[in-house]
Amino acid sequence: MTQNTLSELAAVLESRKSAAADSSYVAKLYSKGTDAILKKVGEEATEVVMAAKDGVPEKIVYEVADLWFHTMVLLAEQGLHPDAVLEELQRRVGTSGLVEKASRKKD
Ligand SMILES: N=c1c2ncn([C@@H]3O[C@H](COP(=O)(O)OP(=O)(O)OP(=O)(O)O)[C@@H](O)[C@H]3O)c2ncn1[C@@H]1O[C@H](COP(=O)(O)O)[C@@H](O)[C@H]1O
Repeated sequence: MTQNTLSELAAVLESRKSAAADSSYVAKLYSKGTDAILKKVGEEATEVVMAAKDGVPEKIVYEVADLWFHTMVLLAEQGLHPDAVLEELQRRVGTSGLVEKASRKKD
């Protein structure tokens, strides 16, 4: 998944906000509200854990794609673009996790 893929998907997710609930999976999920989206994120995270425990690479990729997709739906529903997450990750590139941890304590 490249940054373009994320942006393309974000645009589709945005467009689903004005779609009828019965016309698409994402529109239906939006119509169920934030808790339903959070539930899917939790379920998909669990499926990633199970796939990793099974140790089948294709399964891990498939389940991580499901997890990323549902976190993208959550970002869209919260009015956020995936670029904000990419920027945050970029900010951390080259810094040690220990430095990051120390800076969080000040927040
Ligand atoms: N990338 C995805 C994507 N990944 C996973 N899914 C759906 O997410 C669900 C995964 O949940 P589960 O594995 O729990 O399967 P399920 O039992 O069918 O899920 P539930 O009905 O219980 O929620 C499945 O229904 C998948 O079809 C996705 N649905 C849509 N997209 C993208 O979102 C775009 C918009 O989708 P629509 O809103 O359907 O047009 C599409 O063009 C795709 O690019």
